[in-house]
Amino acid sequence: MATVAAGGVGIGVAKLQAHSSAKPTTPFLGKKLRVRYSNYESQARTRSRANVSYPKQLLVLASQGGLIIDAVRDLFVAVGVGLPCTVMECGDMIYRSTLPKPSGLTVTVPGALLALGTLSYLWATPGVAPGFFDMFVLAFVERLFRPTFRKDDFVLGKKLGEGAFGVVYRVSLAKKPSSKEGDLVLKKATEYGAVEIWMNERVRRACANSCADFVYGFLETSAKKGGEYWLIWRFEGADTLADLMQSREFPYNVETMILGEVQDFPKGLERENRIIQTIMRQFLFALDGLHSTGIVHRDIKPQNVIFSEGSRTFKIIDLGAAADLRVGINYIPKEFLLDPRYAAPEQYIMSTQTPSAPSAPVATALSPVLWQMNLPDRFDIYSSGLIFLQMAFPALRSDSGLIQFNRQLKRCDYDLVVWRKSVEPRAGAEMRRGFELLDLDGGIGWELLTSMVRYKARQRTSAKAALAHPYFDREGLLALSFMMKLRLQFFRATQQDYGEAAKWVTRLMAKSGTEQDGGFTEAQLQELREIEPRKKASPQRNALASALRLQRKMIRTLNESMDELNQRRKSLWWSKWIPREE
Ligand SMILES: Nc1ncnc2c1ncn2[C@@H]1O[C@H](COP(=O)(O)OP(=O)(O)OP(=O)(O)O)[C@@H](O)[C@H]1O
Repeated sequence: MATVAAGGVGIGVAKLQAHSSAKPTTPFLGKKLRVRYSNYESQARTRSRANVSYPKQLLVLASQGGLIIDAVRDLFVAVGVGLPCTVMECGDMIYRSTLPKPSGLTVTVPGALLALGTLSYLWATPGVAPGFFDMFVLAFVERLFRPTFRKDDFVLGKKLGEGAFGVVYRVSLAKKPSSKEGDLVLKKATEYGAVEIWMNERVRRACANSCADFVYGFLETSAKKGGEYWLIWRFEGADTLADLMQSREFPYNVETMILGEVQDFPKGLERENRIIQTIMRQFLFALDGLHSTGIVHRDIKPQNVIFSEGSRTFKIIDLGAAADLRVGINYIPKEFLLDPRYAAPEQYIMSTQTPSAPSAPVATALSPVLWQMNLPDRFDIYSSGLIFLQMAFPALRSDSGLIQFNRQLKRCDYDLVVWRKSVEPRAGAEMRRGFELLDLDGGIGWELLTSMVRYKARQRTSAKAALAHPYFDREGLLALSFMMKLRLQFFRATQQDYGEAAKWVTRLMAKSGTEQDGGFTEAQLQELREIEPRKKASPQRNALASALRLQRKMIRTLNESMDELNQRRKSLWWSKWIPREE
């Protein structure tokens, strides 16, 4: 082996010398590369002599000028035409082994960071990567295996409800006489049925326990009624949270349902607080499931929270107004879908600057950015905060009570603390009891409530953060561990209004500012504030403002009309997923 190697070196050097004397080597090639180059070159020459028969005239020309053959040779060598060394005996194995080896996968710090960043982006809420898997794998597999139904498979029972967009019946299966009568629920829905089928199927695959158990949905077309969507769920139970809250026994009536038996403890605030905590925990858990998969419900109210007798938990129903932010479905609903009693003050879940939903692939790719920019889930959090309030204050459980509260809160600029200051001094016994309940354990319930009902969506807590709030720790604030207290501090820090914090820093700067120590003095800050021009109300200004407002309104209306038109086109791609009755 050593002899062969030595021979190989000898041949290589000889070739190098011979070649370098005949033709100057390419300047940028290193010594080793030159050796290799020379070997390939000689092979190419041998090969061309042996296998390729050039026309005689060309060879004559080449030998005269020497240029064309050089060019042809260079071309051949440059593109590496020829058999690999493993086939041809090149005899330059030693030199090849001294060449830098082609590196495999090398992990570098920036590379690892980039990969980590990409993965985090793809998995960030609402989840581009899980969405891809859901749509192209799970949905497809589910379609192959799930049972399908037709209109004639159902026997209609009692009517459960009738909304603006559909009628709900209790039904049973015609072909299954053994099945319990009315173990299913059917909704015959109009235009929003398609959205509801999409959302329910998404939920069934992503977070089945969050919502009522969806069975099947299809489009039924008849000459008389035209298109009608049929949606089937399992019958979850007879009571919604609204029904349960109307009872004078609330929240004790729920305690029996959750635990299955009457408790032996004396009735009182502590016990009521525990029950409300459990309801809120179960409900926020369901809501978090929806939000984590990129669905915003937009119609959260006690009427749409049902008690599931099977699982003894609260679940969410009625996804007709929901938006799927992962693919941009139902991005802007018609405003009348929102229930004004529970709607957050912003009305829209996405910025009105971007009213149009991007096309599905773009919406999917941008979904983590759009989610973080708009935090659309906070719309549902506001409504959830109102449900929490209704559970604490019986006076707010009626429609008129809630409407009056909404007016008061609006007058207080949606600041619950200001509202409390205004109503508490003249509050009746029932209202004071509500405040007492929220003030238990050092006011931890009140703190959670105020972090949910806020004017600015960005300042509201998320469902996940709310679930991690110490309000849901059974032992209460006094028994909190060190880590829990730390978590509470962290929660408070994230809930701060940083606009206020900026003002506070400015004030601090003013206090510390002196001629010697630097910083701004109060007088300097005053000057800075006054640099901002004072706004004077004049007839011209007012006219200009009105004209601008009118212009903005016209642009918005135009945009929305365009959206309406586009929406029809865009809606086609996903409504094809909805089965039709043959
Ligand atoms: N899975 C279910 N199990 C038991 N009852 C249900 C189920 N789904 C719906 N219901 C009952 O049907 C009623 C109406 O349902 P839903 O809210 O979905 O219909 P809707 O037409 O959108 O009504 P609305 O417009 O009033 O919101 C509910 O209040 C509830 O009582």
